Amino acid sequence: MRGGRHIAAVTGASFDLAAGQCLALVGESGCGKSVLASALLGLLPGNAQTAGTALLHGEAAADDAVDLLTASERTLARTVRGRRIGLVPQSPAAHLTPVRTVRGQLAETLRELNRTPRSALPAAVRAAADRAAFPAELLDRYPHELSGGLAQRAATALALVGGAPLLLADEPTTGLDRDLVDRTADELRRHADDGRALLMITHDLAAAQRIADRVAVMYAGRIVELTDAAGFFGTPGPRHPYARGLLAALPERDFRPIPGLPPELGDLPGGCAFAPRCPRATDRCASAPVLADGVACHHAEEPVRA
Ligand SMILES: Nc1ncnc2c1ncn2[C@@H]1O[C@H](COP(=O)(O)OP(=O)(O)OP(=O)(O)O)[C@@H](O)[C@H]1O
Ligand code: NI
Repeated sequence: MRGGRHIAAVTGASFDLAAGQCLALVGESGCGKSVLASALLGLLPGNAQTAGTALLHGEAAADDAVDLLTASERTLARTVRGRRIGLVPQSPAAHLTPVRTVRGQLAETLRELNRTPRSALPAAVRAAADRAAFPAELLDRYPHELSGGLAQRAATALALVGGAPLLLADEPTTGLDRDLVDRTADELRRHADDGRALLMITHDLAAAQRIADRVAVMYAGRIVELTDAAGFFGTPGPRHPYARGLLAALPERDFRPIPGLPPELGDLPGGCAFAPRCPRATDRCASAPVLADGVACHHAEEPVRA
């Protein structure tokens, strides 16, 4: 940033995601979810720095793995984006081509990724739109003529077209009514059930609960809990105090917000970033806990205070 300031948008994130699985990445606004997704697609701004590895394996041998963090722009553009990794972007309006109708964009994507023959295009376009509940009668609209929810559906339809082995869906249910949320989530789940992988970034814990196999909770740029969805949403529940707070804040649960605000990522405390808001914090939290056995907290195993 200007003045030599750094923002640690994502720190030490480590996870794997297998074919056939859905991992939900959840956390408050600004915690680094989209930056993580952008890093995997080589779409970070030019001033961003990355370290580490992000291996994308192919279906066959391990030797066709690509390190997404070091791959060339050429490789990413030609073989990764759209083909090996599909993206439902967080701001679909900004990603849709402004001068082409939804029909035109779907047709082009079908031709490019699936080699759909011209004669089969009209039906294929309608089928692709239908998968994301995009109304057939609005296919001739341009992106600026779409509401947020419709743009979202168009972007989801486009992302599903290629059947990419990994789908990154960044807030794919924003702006949709509850029944459409469920329908969209189920369609994304089907993508995973077809033997592909789905990384779903979402604020919507109900949608995550509906379709995720595993959950990763991010706080202030770090994954603080990574665990099976069934145990997370059911019994025994989350183990990290922040994750417990996220669930407790839901209207259908306690409806009790976590007090305080997340820290500035440009000015993170030395120890556990959640400590200032944490009911369990002690002196031990002055050192940053590492993710071990699925949770990054010095007090994860202690009984919860009422
Ligand atoms: N291009 C950028 N330049 C500077 N800071 C950025 C940039 N992009 C993201 N950030 C910062 O990185 C942090 C993480 O942002 P990110 O968009 O990943 O959050 P998020 O978890 O996706 O939140 P939301 O739920 O609001 O989409 C934020 O604090 C944001 O201000
Ligand atoms: Ni985001």
